Amino acid sequence: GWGYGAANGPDKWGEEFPVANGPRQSPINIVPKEAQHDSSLKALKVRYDPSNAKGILNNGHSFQVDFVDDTDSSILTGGPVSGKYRLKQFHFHWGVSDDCGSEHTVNGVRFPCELHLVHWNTKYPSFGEAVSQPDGLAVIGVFLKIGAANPRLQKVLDNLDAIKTKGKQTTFSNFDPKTLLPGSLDYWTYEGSLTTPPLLESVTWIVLKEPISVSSSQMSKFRSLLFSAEGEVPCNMVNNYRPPQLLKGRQVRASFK
Ligand SMILES: Cc1cc(C(C)C)[n+](CCc2cnc[nH]2)c(C(C)C)c1
Ligand SMILES: [Zn+2]
Repeated sequence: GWGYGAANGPDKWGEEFPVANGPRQSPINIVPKEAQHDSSLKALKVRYDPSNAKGILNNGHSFQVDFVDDTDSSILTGGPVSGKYRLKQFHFHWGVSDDCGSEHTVNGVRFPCELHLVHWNTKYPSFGEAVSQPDGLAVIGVFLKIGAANPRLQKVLDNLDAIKTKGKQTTFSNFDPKTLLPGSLDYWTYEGSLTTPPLLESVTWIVLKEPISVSSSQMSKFRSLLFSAEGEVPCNMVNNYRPPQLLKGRQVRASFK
């Protein structure tokens, strides 16, 4: 199966998933000076219910925190989207060292980590239906920048020892992902895709301009996870990011001046 190694990584994905070379692939390099301020863009509105947090899972590509999504209690509205999008999960992408790891870049600058909060459009009956629709998903991307240790992020990292290998999961309850957002919700937005196979072109990307902090030692905690399952030759979970893809004429809009 696909992965992030030399033999099965991003340069090879197009062999099995031809949409890899499609017109609206993600991530991209964001050039702030070329992003047009759109005064019709609304403020992002997120309301999350901490009791919707369900579990934390090593899925063999990243780790994700899953949410109960059978009601409208954790939703994204406003911003560039119309309607309501329900929070499904959040996960991260990171590097082997602090100089790489994010999927989106800003003026070519890579951050050590990027958080993705995945939401699906409630006009569709389920996430599974929404994931293949052009307006099916909305993903909030948040950059992590090396600085002071982040105590809110630490609440997530404290659970990684229990999910070291692929397929392991544990309960994770009473967590408000809003605590992982920066003070400003200024964003860039563009039409894109999943950044892993099946690379479906169903994502409205909402990338926040302001990063949150992470310490170097917290980054080492991410890198203690394994891509491999228990009993397999251990393979460190690092560099689980796709590099920026061609813009192909797409416009990136800014919610701020
Ligand atoms: C069906 C499916 C959906 C997603 C995301 C959009 C949650 N993902 C994550 C893809 C993704 C990660 N970051 C942006 N897109 C996968 C991966 C785990 C195979 C499968
Ligand atoms: Zn992601």
